[in-house]
Amino acid sequence: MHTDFRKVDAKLIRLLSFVGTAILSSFIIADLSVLPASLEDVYFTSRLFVQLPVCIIFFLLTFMPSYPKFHQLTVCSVMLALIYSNYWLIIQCWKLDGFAFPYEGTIIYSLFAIFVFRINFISALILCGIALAGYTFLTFSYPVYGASNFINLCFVASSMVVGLLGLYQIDSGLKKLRMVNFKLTGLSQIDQLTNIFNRGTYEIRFSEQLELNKRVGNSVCVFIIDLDSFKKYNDGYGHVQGDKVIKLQADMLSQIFRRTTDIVARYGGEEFVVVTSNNTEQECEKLAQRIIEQWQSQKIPHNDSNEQDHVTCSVGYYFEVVNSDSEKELIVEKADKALYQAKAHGKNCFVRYREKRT
Ligand SMILES: Nc1nc2c(ncn2[C@@H]2O[C@H](COP(=O)(O)OP(=O)(O)OP(=O)(O)O)[C@@H](O)[C@H]2O)c(=O)[nH]1
Repeated sequence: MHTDFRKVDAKLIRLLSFVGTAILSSFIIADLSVLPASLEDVYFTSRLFVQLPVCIIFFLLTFMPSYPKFHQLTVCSVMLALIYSNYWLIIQCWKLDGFAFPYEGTIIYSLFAIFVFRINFISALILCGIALAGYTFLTFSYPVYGASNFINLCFVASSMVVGLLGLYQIDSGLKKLRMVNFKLTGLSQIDQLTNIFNRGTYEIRFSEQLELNKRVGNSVCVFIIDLDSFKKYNDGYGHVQGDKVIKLQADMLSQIFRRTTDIVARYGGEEFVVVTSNNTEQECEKLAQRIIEQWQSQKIPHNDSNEQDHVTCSVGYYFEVVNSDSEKELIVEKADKALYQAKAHGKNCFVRYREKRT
């Protein structure tokens, strides 16, 4: 149910790192059209001997099975290597030829890390902090952009703040969405009165369980439980009290059937269904017996009942060693027939469906 919205998909990261490298490479053409020939050496040193190998290493790292664990650290390190090699290039261009090499790469690398590689807020904060520290050093040590030096620093800093605020907004929005999604999933699977599975969830889980049992040849047992003379109970004690009895039945079933593979669900109204796997026939009989006994020990008054002076239930169940021909609908139909027989035999009892001998 918990899906991490920042789950690292190494394949996607690989593709994005490829796209990033392609964008970076395309800049080479644009850069060379404005760069004086005297600076081509330092330019190629920065691009071909630092940035390109860093991108290739990044691309290769994404093939490592443990890559997702180190995604944050890798992206931050790669981006800082790209950003600082750019700073080095800016300084060299200015020192060698007084050429003001564009500073905007710092912003693009940082925003790429934040919004494309989806690093988390703390990593983004550290990345932006270290990148900005370098740029501040550059600004105050080398007057590369003359009068625009300080404005450029402000521009870099504010772009990073915008990136961080954007990331924060997206993350908190996604967190809220995830929580709502989690609640909605719960609401759609759980019966609101009894807090056990609803019919829809039972249908899905039973189908899955049956398929699993088919593979291993386990047994399956379906119990259908129905409160006796419940219409009269509601009429006599009121619906609110009736709801409490329904809740109690759900709680009692959850106490009896505790295995993680057990499916306890409200089938509808005052009817419940339980699916258990891998029990013996004897165990199933004992379980049915316990369902009946629990009401006998509760002794909740029901003076309008024709059977007992307290609330009771009837149980129909069907046990089958699952094989490839087993069908969910047939299994339930048989358990339902057994319930019908239990009602016909005077209620407050359990009946197992048995195949008629031919
Ligand atoms: N309080 C309450 N009553 C419910 C709920 N769902 C169904 N019921 C009532 O359960 C009663 C079921 O009545 P019937 O199906 O006639 O069955 P019964 O009176 O239990 O008779 P037998 O099953 O033959 O013992 C109806 O009166 C429904 O209104 C619920 O969520 N809360």
